[in-house]
Amino acid sequence: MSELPIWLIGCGNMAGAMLAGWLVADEPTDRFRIVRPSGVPFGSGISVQSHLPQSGFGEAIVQIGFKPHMLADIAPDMRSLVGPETCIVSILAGVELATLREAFPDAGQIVRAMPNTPVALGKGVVGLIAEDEQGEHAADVATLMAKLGLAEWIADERLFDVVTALSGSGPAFVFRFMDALARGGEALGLDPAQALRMAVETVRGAAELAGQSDERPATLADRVASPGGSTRKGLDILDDDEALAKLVHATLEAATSRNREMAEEARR
Ligand SMILES: NC(=O)c1ccc[n+]([C@@H]2O[C@H](COP(=O)([O-])OP(=O)(O)OC[C@H]3O[C@@H](n4cnc5c(N)ncnc54)[C@H](O)[C@@H]3O)[C@@H](O)[C@H]2O)c1
Ligand code: PRO
Repeated sequence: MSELPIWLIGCGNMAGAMLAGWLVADEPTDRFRIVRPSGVPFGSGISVQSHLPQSGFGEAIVQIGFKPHMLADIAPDMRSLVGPETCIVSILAGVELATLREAFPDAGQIVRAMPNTPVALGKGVVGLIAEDEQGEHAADVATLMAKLGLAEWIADERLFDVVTALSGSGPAFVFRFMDALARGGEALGLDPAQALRMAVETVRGAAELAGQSDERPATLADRVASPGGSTRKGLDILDDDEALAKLVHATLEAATSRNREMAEEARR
């Protein structure tokens, strides 16, 4: 395992969740150097500075984690610090490898990583695509991301916006479903706090069961629905004219299309 230093240029919600996950996985704190304008400390042993360093990054993994539209402003200040031994990792939604290469022409390797917030617990999903998957530092990045949960190489960059919608945004969609489950129970008379507790644990248990099972979720759903019983009546509502499937498809389409717009905005 390489012990390359890891710079986090921009460390808000998402990069902060990744760093929390790496610390849970016992990565040494002295590997990490945060640059964020606020200079707000992260935790014991983690170096935080409010400005970019004076000298170059050298051989390091440099992860950029600011908002996609900031790339054009921030990259010029970083450019002289990035050399052929530097690996740039971008978690910016939408922003394509070609745009990143224009922003960092001297970088050795460029990798896009698309994490989600459960990485903070080591239970996230990280989509990956590299300029050169067999090239320098790609395996180091994959090893690092695998400490955060499921890390998957994506073969075609055109699908990266779909990955961003499915697993990057996915927790938000699942949280909405949890809320809806709880509010449904509440509307039918349950105590709100109790309904929320039970909804969250139901989703947690169902996710673990689905994760450990060889069966598809559709089969597991059928096992819950006893013939002639009450679950089928509920599933009939979700399945009527594929109501839930259509809603989720439209949700992913909308998120994917915004990722494509952000890619376009970053190209300008
Ligand atoms: N939130 C998510 O679930 C999620 C998931 C996957 C990818 N992303 C991507 O992560 C990125 C950050 O999203 P977020 O939700 O963490 O946003 P955020 O606003 O919480 O974090 C942005 C960070 O950028 C920093 N920043 C601003 N100006 C900077 C500068 N000049 N130099 C260095 N750092 C600067 C901010 O201080 C902050 O730490 C986005 O590009 C987004 O597409 C987010
Ligand atoms: N959060 C980012 C956004 O909302 C991308 C995936 C999750 O833009």
